[in-house]
Amino acid sequence: MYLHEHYVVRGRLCQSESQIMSALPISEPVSAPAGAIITLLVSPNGRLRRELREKIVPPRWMLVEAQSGAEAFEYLHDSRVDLLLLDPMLPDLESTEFSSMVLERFPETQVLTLNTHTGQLVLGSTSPTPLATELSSLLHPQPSAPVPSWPVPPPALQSVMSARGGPDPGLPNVIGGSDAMRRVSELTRMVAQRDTTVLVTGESGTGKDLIAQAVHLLSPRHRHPLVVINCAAIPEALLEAELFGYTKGSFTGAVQSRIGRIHAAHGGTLFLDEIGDMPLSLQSKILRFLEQGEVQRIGGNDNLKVDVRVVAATNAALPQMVQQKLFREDLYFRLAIFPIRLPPLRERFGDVPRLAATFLARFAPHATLTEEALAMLRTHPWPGNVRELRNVMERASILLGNERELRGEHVVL
Ligand SMILES: Nc1ncnc2c1ncn2[C@@H]1O[C@H](COP(=O)(O)OP(=O)(O)OP(=O)(O)O)[C@@H](O)[C@H]1O
Repeated sequence: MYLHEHYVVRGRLCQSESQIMSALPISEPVSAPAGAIITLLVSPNGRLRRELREKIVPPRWMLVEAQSGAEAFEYLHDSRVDLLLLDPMLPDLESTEFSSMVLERFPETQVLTLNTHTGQLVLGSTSPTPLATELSSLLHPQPSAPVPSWPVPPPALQSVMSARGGPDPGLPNVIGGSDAMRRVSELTRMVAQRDTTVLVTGESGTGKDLIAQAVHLLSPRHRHPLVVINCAAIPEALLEAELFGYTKGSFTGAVQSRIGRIHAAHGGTLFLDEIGDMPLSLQSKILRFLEQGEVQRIGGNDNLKVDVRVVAATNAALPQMVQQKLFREDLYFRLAIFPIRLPPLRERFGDVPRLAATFLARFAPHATLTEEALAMLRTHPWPGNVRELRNVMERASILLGNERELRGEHVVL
């Protein structure tokens, strides 16, 4: 098909679509005739891109393509985009995270998700805009009513509790009616509404992850991403790139640009688990991000503004680490604006029966706990805390087989 007007792509005059497509590497800014709707298609799926390329044609439409969220993000930074068509299966980012990030940062860009599951292209939007409707009828010549479904993030946590041991009304998925846990629940609820940084402390297995998730779920940010990064699990050399992202070519192996996890949490919450393992060399960069709300990608010069709430957790004694100069004092004070300490299970034995019943209901729904087994569970010191109790109940459910009563002999401590 030949175009009525010409287009300049990377300094080349193009008069046909094929010329444009060959001149246009993915993510290259394009100059379009006045009035053209610049549509950025983000999909790793070559077949889908080809299919749409045949339908979304000039002069009304100007299609540019990206294969990943990071490429699309770069393009958006450099050029105007009127419409972003999103494949939910991105290779590098959760599409829901990506779409909320785009909506926040580029409010002038409309985002539409392509439903590719059925092989059909279905546009979804709760309130179809004129552009969405126009594109929908272009893609589906017999116009059908647009399917009302924005990519709403799935509930971050599904309740795993059975009728025998439902979650405590205090916090989602957190069992604990003891005074100590009620206090934790109160503090969590209080702080969740704010953007305050939270530091969750406690021994391993006490439920710090669950509290961090509850802070996010109960906050006004709950529809945005909760991005988790375990600082102990990622080698020091990779952690900076993972957190802050990098630009193409900034180091060997950086074959394409990537945004970091901090950026991916835009609008939502970043959970820095095992913060005590954050290398000293990175701590000042984290502090700068917390103080200024900005990140700089490795190899990049721009400071990118991000709106991210931080929850950190640790089982390390950070004040001692500060004294030993293993953790920056200024970062410690910045993180510990609102500390929540999770008591070890031995300080809340009252929670043991309900926790045990909940885990039993999960692993052996047909069985009940005998007094004998419960007495054993009540008196154990639980050095591994709730995680240990969970594991004991899982093991017991295997030893139990088809029996209906969980007795002392099934409890291996
Ligand atoms: N109050 C609770 N109610 C229900 N389940 C719990 C509770 N506390 C902990 N758990 C369960 O115990 C296990 C360990 O919890 P979690 O991972 O949150 O602990 P943690 O303190 O973050 O441990 P670590 O420091 O090792 O990361 C998980 O399976 C979690 O679901």
